[in-house]
Amino acid sequence: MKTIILTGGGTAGHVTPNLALIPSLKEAGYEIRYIGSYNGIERKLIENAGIPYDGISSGKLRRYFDLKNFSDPFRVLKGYGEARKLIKKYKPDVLFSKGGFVAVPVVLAAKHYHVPTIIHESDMTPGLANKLCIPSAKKVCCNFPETLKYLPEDKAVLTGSPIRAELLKGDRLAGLQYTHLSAARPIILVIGGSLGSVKVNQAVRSILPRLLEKFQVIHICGKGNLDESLIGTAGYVQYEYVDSPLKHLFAAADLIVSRAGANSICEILALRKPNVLIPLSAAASRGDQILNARSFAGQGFSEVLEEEQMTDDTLLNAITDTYENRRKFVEAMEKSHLNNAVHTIMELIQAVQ
Ligand SMILES: CC(=O)N[C@H]1[C@@H](OP(=O)(O)OP(=O)(O)OC[C@H]2O[C@@H](n3ccc(=O)[nH]c3=O)[C@H](O)[C@@H]2O)O[C@H](CO)[C@@H](O)[C@@H]1O
Repeated sequence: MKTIILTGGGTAGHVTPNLALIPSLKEAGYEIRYIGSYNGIERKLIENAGIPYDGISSGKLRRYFDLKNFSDPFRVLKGYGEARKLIKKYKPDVLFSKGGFVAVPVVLAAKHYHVPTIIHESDMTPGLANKLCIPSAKKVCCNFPETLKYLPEDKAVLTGSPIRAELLKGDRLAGLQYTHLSAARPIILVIGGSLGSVKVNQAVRSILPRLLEKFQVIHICGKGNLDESLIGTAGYVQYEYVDSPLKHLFAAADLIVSRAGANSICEILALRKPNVLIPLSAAASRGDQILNARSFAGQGFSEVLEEEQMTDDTLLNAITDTYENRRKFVEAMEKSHLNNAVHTIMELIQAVQ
């Protein structure tokens, strides 16, 4: 039996594409293991999926000053030692890395033992962690055609993003039952990325009374971001994070308001849901969500509201306009060509060994 180790973590965007590959890997007869950090979000998501999990020590590589910059190199070194032991013990035939900082020592350890590695970059430009991994990888998958020019020609493969097949099997009625919302009014699903977004949360809550005049709202607000004063508000429900029932919430949604994380927007496109994207600002990131969002707006899939332009009125207008013009957005999305990323990546995994 062949063994594959999956790695990636830090935010769910570095885990859900791995989850998307699991059913096909099982079908192809792989023994699957996962290496992530001791306590990152990946641990719970992977254990929930019933996959054996090993944690390693992990530190973040920051581009800005933080006292942790002095302790984290030691954590990363410790993680590298642990990753080497695990690779030696399990002797995988192949490693697939979805990136995030925890993945760097795992990819380097795999290289040490000559284990072929495939990495995947979801964003337009490679992140720091993936940049460090590219020299050790056999193949580098990407999600956007624009990314190819940043990658070594002999390694780059445009695959798209693996999307969990079950997300397309949601049921509107099950979503209404889960949220206790009614079929009488349209539903807006708000997702501030996998960690939630304080900015998006505040903006949505600030216009909530006006939104609720016409819509109902499902709000995924991120860990620690529930607003207790709003519990029991008619037509409004909030969750920190939703794992498997997410498919039903997607099915129940008439419109989605979301950050522009690469996986989230690919899922929204696959589901053909009218959407308003509020990309994470360039001040708070390397600006990839802005590029993601502009690419989607350019193709007619999304309405984009940049954070700097976001006020109560611009947000409310963006939501109501998009809802009124929803058919136009759905038609544009229906014309888009969807890659079957799971299939392409499975072929690479099998070819690289
Ligand atoms: C703040 C930050 O660093 N954001 C980055 C992070 O975002 P983030 O981790 O938010 O990533 P994405 O939006 O790409 O993916 C989030 C994933 O979590 C899932 N999900 C989310 C909420 C929930 O309740 N349940 C659930 O299952 C979504 O369905 C999706 O599969 O990684 C993305 C992919 O590299 C980048 O584009 C983002 O810029």
